[in-house]
Amino acid sequence: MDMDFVAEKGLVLLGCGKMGSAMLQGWLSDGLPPSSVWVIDPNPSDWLKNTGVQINADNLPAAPGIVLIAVKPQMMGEALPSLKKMGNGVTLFISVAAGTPISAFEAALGSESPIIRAMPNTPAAVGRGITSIIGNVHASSAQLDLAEALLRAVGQVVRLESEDQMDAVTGVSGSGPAYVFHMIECMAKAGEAEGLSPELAMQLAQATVAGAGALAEAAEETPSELRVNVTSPNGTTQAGLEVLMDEENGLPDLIRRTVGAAANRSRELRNG
Ligand SMILES: NC(=O)C1=CN([C@@H]2O[C@H](COP(=O)(O)OP(=O)(O)OC[C@H]3O[C@@H](n4cnc5c(N)ncnc54)[C@H](OP(=O)(O)O)[C@@H]3O)[C@@H](O)[C@H]2O)C=CC1
Ligand SMILES: O=C(O)[C@@H]1CCC=N1
Repeated sequence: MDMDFVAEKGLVLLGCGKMGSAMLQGWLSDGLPPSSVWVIDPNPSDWLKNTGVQINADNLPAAPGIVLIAVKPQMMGEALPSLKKMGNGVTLFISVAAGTPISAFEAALGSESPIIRAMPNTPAAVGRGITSIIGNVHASSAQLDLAEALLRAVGQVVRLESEDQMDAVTGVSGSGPAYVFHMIECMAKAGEAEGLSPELAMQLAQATVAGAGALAEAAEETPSELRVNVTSPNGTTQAGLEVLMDEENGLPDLIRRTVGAAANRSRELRNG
């Protein structure tokens, strides 16, 4: 089973906001035909309307290959009943919702339904996402392979050992792009404060984060070694890192609390 299966059997996307659009953008760029995609969303964006996919159409396939659920966890109770008629044991359901456990989908879609819980991130829009997945007992290894093939089209895929890992995963990679975007904003603002124009400061900050990320992935050295390579003894980087790496007020504690707060919110969302 692979992307051809998805193109042949059809993909239904329930909710096409920021995350659904990011993934759909990646799949369409990867060659998934728009005619194979049905989107259910009350307020389709202009971008979506121009993709050629079928939006809020009456001719939904009775047994699509995949239904991807990308509505907010708070909308789940209202949105899931529209999918119940597809809970036929054949269609594979993939949810990207933070917090909502597999058991909630089993309750709404039928306890025999194959369900995969996934946590992607928005760099999927440019094929650079990372998605962690775990299936329920009815998701066969072929269906996990199918989900992995679909999600690999928009970045890396990791298989989890336990659904419990999903809260921490959400805190690190699901929400993580927002932390990095904020880092870019902060670096650009700091550059402005040091006298650069807003445009130049933003260009420097964006390229530095993108370049450092690419190097961290491509290099044989660990991120710690790469950091040391930038840091000349008693030079400029050392002066900066003494502030950033401060044990009490520096980034390590701040990031620990940031990821912890996101993971805790994911745990709270589990209870509705
Ligand atoms: N954004 C991200 O980076 C990530 C998000 N996620 C998960 O993805 C899911 C979607 O998040 P995100 O894309 O950010 O949220 P958005 O609000 O951008 O998207 C949700 C979409 O679902 C639509 N919608 C609301 N009710 C229904 C319904 N009954 N049937 C069909 N569609 C409906 C919304 O329409 P309207 O706006 O009109 O209400 C909206 O377009 C969440 O569960 C989130 O946890 C996971 C990983 C990363
Ligand atoms: O903020 C959220 O709840 C979602 C889940 C991960 C990223 N965005």
